[in-house]
Amino acid sequence: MNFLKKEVEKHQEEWNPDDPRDYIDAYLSEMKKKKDDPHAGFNIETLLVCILDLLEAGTETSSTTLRWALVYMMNYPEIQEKVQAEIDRVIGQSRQPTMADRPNMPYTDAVIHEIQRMGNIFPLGFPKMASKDATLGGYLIPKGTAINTILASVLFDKNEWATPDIFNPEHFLDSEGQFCRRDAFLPFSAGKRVCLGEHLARMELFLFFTSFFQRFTFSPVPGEMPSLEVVLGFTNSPEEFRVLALPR
Ligand code: HEM
Repeated sequence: MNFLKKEVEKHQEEWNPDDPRDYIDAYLSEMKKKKDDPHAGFNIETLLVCILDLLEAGTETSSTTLRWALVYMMNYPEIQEKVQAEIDRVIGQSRQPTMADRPNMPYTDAVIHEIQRMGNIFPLGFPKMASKDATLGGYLIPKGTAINTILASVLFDKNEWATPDIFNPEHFLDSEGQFCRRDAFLPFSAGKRVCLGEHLARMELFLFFTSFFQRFTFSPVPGEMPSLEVVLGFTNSPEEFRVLALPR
C-alpha cells in the first residue's frame, strides 16, 4: 500500500487534466469533477483499493498462468513443437500475433485452456456470504453462511474430462481438431461475481503465449526439469524454476 500511496502522490503532483496518462490520472480527474458530491464515492482510499485490485486480481493471475505455461511446455516439448508449428503456419515470423489469429489456431487455443485447467490458479475464488436462506442440492444454506466455491471440483471432475489429472489439450479439441468449448471449464468462476477481467485475461494469455513461442523455444536447464507441484499462496503457483529461452 505504501508503494501505491507514493505513486498516487506523485501523480497528484504531476497531474495535468489535459493529458491523462493512465488510470490514476483519469480517476483524479473524475474525483475533481465530483468533488461536491459526497455520495459519488471517488476518493483516494477507493482509488488505492481499485489499483490494488487491478494489480492483485489482474496482474498476478495472468503472470502466474504464463509461468504455468512455461512449466507445462518444458515438461511437454512435443506439445510445444505442435504449438510452434501452428504459429508458423498461421502467423509466421514476420508479424506479431493478433486476436484475429485465435479462431485459426485451435490447437494453441486448446493448449492455453488446458494450462488454465491444470493450473487451477485461483482455487477458492473470493469468499461470499448467503444473503438469505437458500437450498442447494438438497442442503440448507442459512442466511449469513460463508461460502467458497472450489473450482477444482469442476476443473478436475472425473465425469467431465477424459484424463482429469493429466495435461491433455485434446480435452478442448473435437475429432476434426477444431476447438470445442467445455461447460466444466470454469477457471474464471461463474455467475454474478464471475471474474470481471475474463475477456482481458483471455486476450493477454493468447497474445503473450503466442508471442513467446513465436520468438523462443523454451527448454529446461539440464537436470532441472521444472516441477508440476503446486505452491499454495494467493494463487496456486509453480515452484521457482530456471529456463533456457533459445531464440528461434
Ligand atoms: C488468468 C487470469 C485470471 C483468472 C484465472 C481469474 C480468476 C478469477 C476468479 C476465479 C475470480 C473469483 C470469482 C468469484 O469470486 O467467484 C475473479 C474475480 C475477479 N477478477 Fe479475475 N482472473 C484473472 C484475471 C483477471 C484480470 C486480468 C482482471 C482485471 C484486470 C481481473 C479482475 C477481477 C475482479 C475485479 C474480480 C472480482 C469480481 C467480483 O467480485 O465481482 N481478473 N477472477
